[in-house]
Amino acid sequence: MNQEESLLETNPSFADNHGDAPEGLAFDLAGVSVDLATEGGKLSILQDVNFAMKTGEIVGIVGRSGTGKTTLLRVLGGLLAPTSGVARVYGQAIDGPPATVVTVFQDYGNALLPWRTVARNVGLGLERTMSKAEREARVDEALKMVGLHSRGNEFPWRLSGGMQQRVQIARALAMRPRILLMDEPFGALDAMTKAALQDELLKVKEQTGATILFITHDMDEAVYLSDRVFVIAGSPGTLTLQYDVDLARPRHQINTRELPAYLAARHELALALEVE
Ligand SMILES: Nc1ncnc2c1ncn2[C@@H]1O[C@H](COP(=O)(O)OP(=O)(O)OP(=O)(O)O)[C@@H](O)[C@H]1O
Repeated sequence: MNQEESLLETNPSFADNHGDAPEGLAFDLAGVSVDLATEGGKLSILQDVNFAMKTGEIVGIVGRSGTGKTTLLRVLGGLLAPTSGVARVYGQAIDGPPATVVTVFQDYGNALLPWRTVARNVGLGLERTMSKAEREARVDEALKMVGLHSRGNEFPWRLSGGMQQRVQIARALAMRPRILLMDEPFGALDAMTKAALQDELLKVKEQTGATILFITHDMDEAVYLSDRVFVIAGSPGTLTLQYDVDLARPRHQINTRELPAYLAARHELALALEVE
C-alpha cells in the first residue's frame, strides 16, 4: 500500500464524508485498558478508562508525557484495539477507523504528501466524493481558516513546521468531520497564530456541531477551548479527573481568561497534575 492509500485507509472519512451527527453520545468507553507487547514484556499503558462524550462536546485532554494520551486517541480513531473493555462511537463498538472520525496526527511532517501541493493535500479526502469545483471551494475556505490562502500552490516541504501543521488542520477542516481528534494540534505554533486558530476551531465547532477531542500540554488552551477537561495520570494511565468548565460561549481570548471560573479551572487542573 502506498502512502496515499494508507492515509485514506486510516481515515476512511476522507473518502466517505456525509451527514449530520446523530443526537446523543459521540463516544462512550467502558473499562478500556491497553497493554502493549514490548521487548521487556507486557507494558500496561492505559487502565480502566471510562467516559462518555456528548455529540457536539469539546474536550481537552491534559496529562504528563507518557501517560497514554496519544494511545487513547488511537483507540478512539480505530487505529488500536483495546486489550480489554469497549470503546464505542455513536453506540457502535469501534473495530477500525470510523467513517465519522478524522484524526489530526502529531507528526504533521509524515502526514503530508510531499509530491502534492498544499491545496491538493488539503483536498485529498474530498477527491472521491466531490466535483473539482466544489472541492476547490472547500479547499479555499479551509486554507483561509488557517491563514494559508496564498500558499495553496506550493509544496508542503517549502513551508515551516508550524505551517505544515496548519495544512494538516486545514485538511481535517475541509472534511467537515462529525468528530475531530487532534493530537497537540497547536503545539508547534507561535502564540498569535495559536490564538487565531483556537478561535477558528471554536467557530468551526459552532457552525458544524462537530464533536472535538484534543490533546494539549497547554492548560490554558484546554480551559479556553473545552466544555470539559480530562486529566490522565499515572502509569498505567488512568482518567483521574473530568472537570466541567463553567464558562459561557462565545469565549474571548482576553476577557474569558480573566474570569474567576477560568482561574478556578486552571487551579483545579494544576492541582490534579501536581499530585501525579
Ligand atoms: N508502540 C509502542 N511500543 C511500546 N511502547 C509504546 C508504544 N507506543 C507507546 N508506547 C509507550 O506507551 C506510553 C504512552 O505513550 P503515549 O504516546 O500514549 O503517551 P502520551 O501521554 O501521548 O505522551 P506525550 O505527551 O509525550 O505525547 C509511553 O510510555 C510510550 O513509551
